Amino acid sequence: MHQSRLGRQEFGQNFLVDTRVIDHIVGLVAERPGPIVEWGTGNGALTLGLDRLGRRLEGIEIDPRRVQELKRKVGPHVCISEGDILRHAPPAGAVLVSNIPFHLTTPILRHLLRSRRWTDAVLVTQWEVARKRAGVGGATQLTAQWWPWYEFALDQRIPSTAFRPRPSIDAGLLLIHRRSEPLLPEQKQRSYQAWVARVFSSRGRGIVEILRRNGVPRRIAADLVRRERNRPVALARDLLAEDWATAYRSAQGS
Ligand SMILES: C[S@@+](CC[C@H](N)C(=O)[O-])C[C@H]1O[C@@H](n2cnc3c(N)ncnc32)[C@H](O)[C@@H]1O
Repeated sequence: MHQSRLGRQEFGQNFLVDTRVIDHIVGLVAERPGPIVEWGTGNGALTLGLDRLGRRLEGIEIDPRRVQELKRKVGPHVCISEGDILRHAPPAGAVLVSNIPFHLTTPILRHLLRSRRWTDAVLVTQWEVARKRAGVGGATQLTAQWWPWYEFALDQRIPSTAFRPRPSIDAGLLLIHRRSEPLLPEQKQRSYQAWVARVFSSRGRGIVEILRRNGVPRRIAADLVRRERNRPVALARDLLAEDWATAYRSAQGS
């Protein structure tokens, strides 16, 4: 008992118990083709639902006791392995599913975005993380840095009552899709991401001045702001994916 409590905290084990939420997540995965990968299978709350889809499924879990228990419950097309999410590379075209251990949210998201082969991700994160990553109420630097290659969307809020033990805050469902036609070429990724970081840390009176200071011609910066008539664009966080790509290209002189 004492051991399992320790494991629960240490590994961020807040298991999903709300069957409506589980069915909804399974439904989202069913709509997305490709082999399924689940990071952090735990006691199988999601895995057993996903198993019913009859598709190839690879699960990764760090807690050896949970791995052994779950292996006995799943079908032949499901492979559960003991391992670390942060060392796992999802296969080509995969749909990645995870109720992310909250204490590893940022390293897991970074690892996921840097992995190059999967296509879709269906993720349970803290509510604020899901909102911010999806760019609701303004994009963060991390979202802007990956937007040319991924689309982010907020699906829904998940109340804390859907988990055991119950966390102190609600969660959210974050959907990520790798763009089949990226807005910028892969070779530009490092240069673009460094440039976005500079824009976010620049001072200036409004976004036009900030973009100008980072190499964007005034005419193009003003044009980006004017284009969004229905949506005030005052700060870096107000720019959308296409705006970022256009601004970067113009700052590079292309
Ligand atoms: C929030 S629970 C989700 C469990 C289950 N999928 C569910 O939805 O009920 C996160 C799971 O990730 C596992 N975990 C934590 N850190 C991990 C890591 N670095 N690598 C693999 N699994 C990890 C935990 O042991 C736990 O089972």
